Amino acid sequence: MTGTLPTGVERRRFDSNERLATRGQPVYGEPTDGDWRAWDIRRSKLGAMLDRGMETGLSGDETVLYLGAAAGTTVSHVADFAGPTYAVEFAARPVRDLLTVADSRPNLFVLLKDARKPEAYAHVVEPVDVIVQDVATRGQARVANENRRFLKQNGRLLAVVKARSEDVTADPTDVFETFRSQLEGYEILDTERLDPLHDDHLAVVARPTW
Ligand SMILES: C[S@@+](CC[C@H](N)C(=O)[O-])C[C@H]1O[C@@H](n2cnc3c(N)ncnc32)[C@H](O)[C@@H]1O
Repeated sequence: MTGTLPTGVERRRFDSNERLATRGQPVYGEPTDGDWRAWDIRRSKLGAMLDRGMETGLSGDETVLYLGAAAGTTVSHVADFAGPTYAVEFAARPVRDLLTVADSRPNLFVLLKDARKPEAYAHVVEPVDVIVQDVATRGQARVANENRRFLKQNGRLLAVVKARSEDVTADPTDVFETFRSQLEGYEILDTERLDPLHDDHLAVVARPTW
């Protein structure tokens, strides 16, 4: 399947290599060319999904709820092409860097919150077109289920499931099957393993069923 890149994401040449890129202030030492900054798909699972041509449903300008923003490697690129972008991260240390990333991105709103407790940010987050989830923690299906409330009817969940975060000893295939069975109120549209760029990670595209 060949997915379309959202407006604001392009394949461009950096040092004679073609790479995904967005326009914005550099964040993690990535190569730049004028306003454009390379999107390192080895450091970004959403980048890997787009690079592989997964049909994410992203077209650009969407309102996004990003769960597990860390220091902003991926969410910085999302905020470069999307509309209002709410970045949820519960660890205080990366949030300090994330706030710096948001300085040059007025559409990026940083929330130092626990994605398992969406009621703590429900008063701030408006209905969104897309949830991007990369929490790498136990209970990844529960996080997706709890945050479904924010998705518009035609919205998309773009989740990356890290097998080892659920159970280091289990076969990743079993962990992914359990994730699918625990997902509630979603129809899964596509899944793809992200190996070898991201070992034992499953990318999931789903839409809410109401
Ligand atoms: C794999 S890292 C995310 C990397 C990031 N998505 C990127 O590509 O730039 C997972 C992050 O999720 C955060 N996290 C884990 N559980 C969380 C929770 N319940 N609420 C909010 N953040 C959480 C971790 O602190 C960590 O920063």
